[in-house]
Order: sequence, then structure tokens, then C-alpha cells
Amino acid sequence: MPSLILVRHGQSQWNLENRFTGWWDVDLTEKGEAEARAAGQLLAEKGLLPTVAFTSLQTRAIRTLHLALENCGRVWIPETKDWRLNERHYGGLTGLDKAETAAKHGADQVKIWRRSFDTPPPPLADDSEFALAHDPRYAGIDVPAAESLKDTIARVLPYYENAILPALKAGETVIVSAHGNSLRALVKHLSQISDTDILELEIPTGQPIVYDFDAAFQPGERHYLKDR
Ligand SMILES: O=C(O)[C@@H](CO)OP(=O)(O)O
Repeated sequence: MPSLILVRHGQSQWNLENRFTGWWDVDLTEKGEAEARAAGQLLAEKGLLPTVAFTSLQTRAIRTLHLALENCGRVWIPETKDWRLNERHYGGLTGLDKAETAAKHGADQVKIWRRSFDTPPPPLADDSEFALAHDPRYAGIDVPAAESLKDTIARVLPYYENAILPALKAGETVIVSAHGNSLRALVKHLSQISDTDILELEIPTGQPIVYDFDAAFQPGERHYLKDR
């Protein structure tokens, strides 16, 4: 039966610095690279070898995918990159220090911005140093000014239905290397988590999550590959 493997990228430079990241393109730290390699080694150890891969347009997820695939002998599988798997856009919070922002606006407000279902962060100004409208990778794409989790779901889910699910239906072992909130969007759907409960869901870096699908292509319980 087909399996879906979800991996959040390893620690990024701004995870380490505790800064709001979103669509800003930061690389992995050395620890993040090690986490990605370990994810690949775990796939090899458990004999769960991906046959097709999907990732975002962001370096940290792409490099996590590549390091993981190198470490399970699968660099050769087909891979598709799509902006719909990008991290949720952090709007005007992009680049700010999370602790300083909590000190300024209160921890409760920051939790709402970080984890609520439908409250987007404040929008990013067009002239911000973090604006991406002219980044060639987003040519032809309407880059959002900010996204809530609900907005993120609105682009992740159709991509899942139109690109990822067909691969699962074709019997592939699919790996998706993406981000904390684009994966929260997917897990919310696959594990049928309510709009309220999703507030508490955290996805750890570099830790493969697996869904095995049944004959009707319904996902089973999600589990961490390390626990299997
Ligand atoms: O900064 C971000 O883009 C995300 C993921 O690292 O952070 P958060 O945990 O606030 O969703």
C-alpha cells in the first residue's frame, strides 16, 4: 500500500536565531543538515524508500530533501518543486525576533499570529527588504502579503489533491519535504484535526512522519517513523 512521508526541513539559520521566517529563503544550519541526513538514514534503516518527491521553492526544504535522499540512496527519484508547499507567509513579522515581538505585543498575540487557524499576521509592506515580488522563482505568482494557516491550506490542499494524491494512487512511496505550517496544513486535513485543536500541533524539524494509505486511499494513523 502507498505511503506518504512528511519531513519538515532541518533547523534553519532563522530557526536558530528565533526569527519569523515564512517565505524568506534561509539555509540550513549544520545541525539542520545533520537532521536531514539522519532522516535519510532512518528511511534506509526502516526500508521505507521514497519513489517520488515533492518540495517547496525554498532552499531549506530542497536541501533537506536532497540530503535525506542522498542518505537513503534515492537521489535519482523524480522530484517536483512548487511554491504551494512553501512555508506560510509571515507578512510584516518576517525577519523579526520572536521573543522581542512577544515582549512588545504580548505572548498571547504572538501565539495567535503563530498558531491560530484564521488570523493572518500583519501584511508585509511592498517596499520591505523582505518583499519577494521580484524574486525570479516567483515570476507569474501572486506573492501574498501575509497568510494565516487557513490561507496556507487554501493553496496546499488543492496541490495535495491534484499532484500528491495522484502519485499515491499510482502506488508511489511519496516524500514531501516542506515547512512547519505547510505541513500543519496537510496534517490537519489528513488527521482531521479541528480548527481549534490545530493551535497545539507542532511539527518537529527533520523527523519523518508517515501515513500508510489503505486500499480506498484513505490515510491511516499518522506516526513518527522513528517509533515504528
Ligand atoms: O518562522 C517561521 O516561518 C515558522 C517556522 O519556522 O515559525 P513558527 O514556528 O512561528 O510557525
